[in-house]
Amino acid sequence: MADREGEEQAADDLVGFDRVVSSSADELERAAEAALRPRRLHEFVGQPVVRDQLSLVLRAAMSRGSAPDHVLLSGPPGLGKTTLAMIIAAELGTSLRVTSGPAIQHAGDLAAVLSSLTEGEVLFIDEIHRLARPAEELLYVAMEDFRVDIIVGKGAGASAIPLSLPRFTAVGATTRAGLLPAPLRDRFGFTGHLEFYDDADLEKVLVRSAKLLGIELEGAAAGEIASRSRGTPRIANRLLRRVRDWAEVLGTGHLDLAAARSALGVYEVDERGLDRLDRAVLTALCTRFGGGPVGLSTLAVSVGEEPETVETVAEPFLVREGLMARSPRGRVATSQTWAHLGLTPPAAGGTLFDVDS
Ligand SMILES: Nc1ncnc2c1ncn2[C@@H]1O[C@H](COP(=O)(O)OP(=O)(O)OP(=O)(O)O)[C@@H](O)[C@H]1O
Repeated sequence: MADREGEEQAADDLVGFDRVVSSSADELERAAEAALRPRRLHEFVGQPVVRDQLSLVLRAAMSRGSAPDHVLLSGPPGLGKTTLAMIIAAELGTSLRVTSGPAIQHAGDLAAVLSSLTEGEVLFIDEIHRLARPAEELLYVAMEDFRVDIIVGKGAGASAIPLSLPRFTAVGATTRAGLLPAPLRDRFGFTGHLEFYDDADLEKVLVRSAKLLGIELEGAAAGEIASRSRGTPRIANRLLRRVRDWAEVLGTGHLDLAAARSALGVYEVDERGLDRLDRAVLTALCTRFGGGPVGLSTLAVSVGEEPETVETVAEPFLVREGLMARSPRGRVATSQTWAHLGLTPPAAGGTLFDVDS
């Protein structure tokens, strides 16, 4: 648990690092995002499997006139979990109550939220994997029996007064479904896993966002932005806003391919969506360590970053893209790494470097 929180804290701290390709968002950015969120399921781009399954769950519940099963949404940040939770409430014609694992410090906080729900409401619990254990246990009972036990008194004289709850639908969101305890996972009748988006779907996200923002976006520019967005609508929308800034300040105001390329060049986002940190890590791996294997700490020091930063911010995307591999002896470059950097790999042979992790 401590490690898990440490990692997330490290990732949260990095919001201040101001990466235009970060998949997380701060409060200011979330406000900008609100205007771009699809409101109904038919507006939600991509994720056909989750969308179709969810549509079925909702339609069946509506035709029965009852609240649907609880829904768990998992997947990396920025892929649309919060958006889907809002859509679920909108499709059901009910209101959405929002909380999050870290916001609930004590079981009593959750009891207060639960006991104020009204019939049929949707309760969205973001980062549900970060709920404290007592709150988690309270949630099991609430989800299964629609009841909370209010503890009155302390010690031996304490007693539990059961309080029945209206039928509600819990929607949990997590970036780490694997860390959710099985008893909690099992209480969700439907689990949807969101995948990274392909470029064609990201283009659709961009075209939709441009329309909402009143931007004229050329098809080729949409394609260019999509291909640099790391499979993530949040990043696509952010890059669109940055390209618009560039076009308004330095360009003609028109968002064409040249404007997209120039703007993304200014923000140092390359054609595969790598930014300065990603490239610094890969360049160090190849030029200083002959392509590895090299330990995470050594690699991080060589680019002047904390190991957590490299591990949680740069590495997941680089590994997913096949631009870096993890081996028991450390991080290694792949043939794609050398090609992407335009470097020639050394002739086959051993490595000169020690590995520290
Ligand atoms: N399928 C989609 N179609 C259109 N826009 C989308 C889609 N998915 C996400 N977006 C846009 O991306 C932004 C981020 O989405 P959202 O906040 O739902 O992600 P999330 O998975 O909840 O992220 P986090 O885990 O960081 O909370 C939203 O502003 C939304 O407009």
